[in-house]
Amino acid sequence: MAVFTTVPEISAKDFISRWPAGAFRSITPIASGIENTNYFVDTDTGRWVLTIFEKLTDKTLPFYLSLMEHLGEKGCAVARPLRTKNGDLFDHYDGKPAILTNRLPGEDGREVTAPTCASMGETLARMHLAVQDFKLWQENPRGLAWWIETIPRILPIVPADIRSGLAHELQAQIALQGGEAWKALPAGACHSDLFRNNAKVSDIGTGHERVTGVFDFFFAGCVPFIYDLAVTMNDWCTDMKTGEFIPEREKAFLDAYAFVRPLSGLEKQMWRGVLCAAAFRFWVSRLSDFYEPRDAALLKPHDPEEFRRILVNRQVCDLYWPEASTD
Ligand SMILES: Nc1ncnc2c1ncn2[C@@H]1O[C@H](COP(=O)(O)OP(=O)(O)OP(=O)(O)O)[C@@H](O)[C@H]1O
Ligand SMILES: N[C@@H](CCO)C(=O)O
Repeated sequence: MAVFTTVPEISAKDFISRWPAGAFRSITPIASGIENTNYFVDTDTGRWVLTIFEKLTDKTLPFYLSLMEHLGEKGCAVARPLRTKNGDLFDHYDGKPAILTNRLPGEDGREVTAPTCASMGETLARMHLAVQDFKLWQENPRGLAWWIETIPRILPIVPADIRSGLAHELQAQIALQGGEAWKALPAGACHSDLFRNNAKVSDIGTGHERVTGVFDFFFAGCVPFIYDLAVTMNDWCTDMKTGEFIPEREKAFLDAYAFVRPLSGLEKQMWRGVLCAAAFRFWVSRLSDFYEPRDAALLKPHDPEEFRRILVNRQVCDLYWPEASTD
């Protein structure tokens, strides 16, 4: 259920006329998604996506929307907010912020192959190159500061047998992220939640699958680029039943990424710790969603165990690294 705010046809026609998107034809609810209200909007210029934000506010949106616009201007395959006729990045429906974005072609990226991973790797590297001149800054909303605040709160309510693992990895990450090497990693504004359900893929089943675009930037923040790479690969390249990387996906993803944005010796040295950080982020957020749900109506928690398994695997597994690096 993804329609929390109902937009009747009659108000849609008036509301959509605030954007230079052409003459309104119809509006259709989108059934998936759990955070925001999403509709397809058809006009005489094509199909658009209307998103009405149920939680994000006027204050928090500009970073995310400016990032999407910046990436779009640089030619990256992303959902891009259309500015209103007044030149604004968003308007309001029923008092809630709302945007209109281009509708990305393709299908859900849930079933992936090595070619899909190669395409995602290339797309991600292009996004990382494109933000090098992006001026806005925002801390990772689910980064170390959030873990330090959240873990003491959830520790007494999570199963006893995972408490020491949580506390141990938090200490390891405080040491890692407080160090000079972490701070020296190339960094910038990143999606930071680029799971398969936040991308569209075309040519499925042909062996030449291609990512047509990514969306849902609403956990974006400024992080090391290889942290974003680790978040994305931990989802796209993993066998979720075991937590292990699927070797052909891991290699395809990293080779394609490094071909566009060569990786450095420092990034290689930090890779295992960063993969653990990326796994830990979702273990902690899923535990928090599961054991201290904020709004049961809006949140269907994902399985925290998947990311505990990934973390345990990344702490010790053999890791592939592309041959050529910049130093
Ligand atoms: N720009 C877009 N182009 C095509 N489809 C889109 C676009 N934006 C959203 N969608 C579709 O709408 C669905 C819901 O969007 P999204 O995943 O952002 O929902 P949400 O509720 O905001 O977030 P969550 O991922 O937390 O559930 C997606 O699965 C996708 O199919
Ligand atoms: N992608 C996240 C949900 C949104 O941050 C997860 O699967 O836990």
